Amino acid sequence: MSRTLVLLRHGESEWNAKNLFTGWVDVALTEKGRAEAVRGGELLREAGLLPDVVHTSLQRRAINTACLALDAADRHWIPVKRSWRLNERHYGALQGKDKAQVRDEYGEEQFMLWRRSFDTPPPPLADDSEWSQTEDPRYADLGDDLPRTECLKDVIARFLPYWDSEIVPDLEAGHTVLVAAHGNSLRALVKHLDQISDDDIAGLNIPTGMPLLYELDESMRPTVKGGRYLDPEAAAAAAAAVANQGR
Ligand SMILES: O=C(O)[C@@H](CO)OP(=O)(O)O
Repeated sequence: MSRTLVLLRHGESEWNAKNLFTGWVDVALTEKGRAEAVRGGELLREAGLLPDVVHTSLQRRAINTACLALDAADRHWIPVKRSWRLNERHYGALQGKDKAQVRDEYGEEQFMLWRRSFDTPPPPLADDSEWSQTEDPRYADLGDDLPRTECLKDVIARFLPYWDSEIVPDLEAGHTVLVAAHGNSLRALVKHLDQISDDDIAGLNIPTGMPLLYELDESMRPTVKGGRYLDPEAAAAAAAAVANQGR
């Protein structure tokens, strides 16, 4: 039985375009991002990869990317499941800040620690910040689970329970599963799937709007390490652009 998983980072968001740390701030897709999402869906259709179920975060850039991609693949009608556990990494007090300015102010080493280290979270976001989610009704039930900052290790800790309880059962049922999420929540999942070390994960960047295909064995391990981008050349160029943000 095939266990087919497709990962899709949302298309370019308004804050990707402005080079701002985004995290849990619920920004919209740009026109380019919407086009990327449609192209992602066309790639799925051309590859004959037709999702049976989609999992998304609670953030509009992922939700709308999934809608646009599935519409382009003529799969707009499939069941959808959403969870905060697929949200982008909470970027703490960096949310809303310009990446290049943060790098200039704190230096390359601290910038990269906050941005890509495994276990160094940025300083927490104050609850009275305009970029706080404490009053956001979609997170009203989270209580103490509502993050004020996260490192990648924290994202893995909140993502994996959802992977085990919601996504793995869909894969075991033989469904082709689409996960529409975010740069760092997908880095968390890829680290788990490919068993990437805490150090090496710093070098992994996931491009916007590029479907990444994994076929999984009965132990939910990839049959091909790293999976396969449906458009590998475009994905490599776009991942390099993500790596260079802030420069
Ligand atoms: O700002 C963010 O939330 C993320 C994704 O856009 O940025 P980065 O790639 O720097 O982790």
